[in-house]
Amino acid sequence: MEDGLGQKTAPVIVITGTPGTGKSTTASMLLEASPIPLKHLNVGDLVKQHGLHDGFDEEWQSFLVDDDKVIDELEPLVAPGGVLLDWHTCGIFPERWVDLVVVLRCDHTLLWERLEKRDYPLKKIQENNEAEILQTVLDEARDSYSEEIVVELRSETVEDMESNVSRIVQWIENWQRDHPAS
Ligand SMILES: Nc1ncnc2c1ncn2[C@@H]1O[C@H](COP(=O)(O)OP(=O)(O)O)[C@@H](O)[C@H]1O
Repeated sequence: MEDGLGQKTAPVIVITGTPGTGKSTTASMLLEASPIPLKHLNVGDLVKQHGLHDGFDEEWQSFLVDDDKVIDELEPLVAPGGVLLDWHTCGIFPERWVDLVVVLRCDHTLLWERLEKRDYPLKKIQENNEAEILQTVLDEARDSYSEEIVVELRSETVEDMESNVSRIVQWIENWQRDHPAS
């Protein structure tokens, strides 16, 4: 969505966090609750569907992502605004794209249980569990964007998820108020 001057009329929100912290579930709830239509881009799915990688690592059961291909694919989708970017990493998204970065956090024991249910290999569960303990994604977000746009939110219970969605909706309403259509 752009106005006639090429200005965004809706924000770009990144929802990130260690796998299993609740990004996709929160994103689905947010799409329903948002006061403006948002396009949900699950970047992991796009990597698979559009071959934005250099193959599959059997040992880690994950794709070897080609960052340049991801950026080229996303650029035209993100430029108009009104986008929710959902990925377990965020540092590759250029600062100019992003209006808000939501980092979901979860107790590491709970995270372990969630990932076990996904049948991840043990070393992948361990790697993600350690990343959550070391707050790797939060640090990446803080290193990549100005602190005012990075928000850390706990996502352990359904109540957490509902309150997180409400907070993001409130943020979108404020963004709209601060960016009136010209
Ligand atoms: N805040 C929460 N409360 C209860 N269950 C949650 C919460 N966040 C995530 N889950 C559950 O954890 C699992 C992983 O969530 P998902 O949204 O797929 O995570 P991600 O997209 O970050 O990998 C799902 O079964 C989801 O229902």
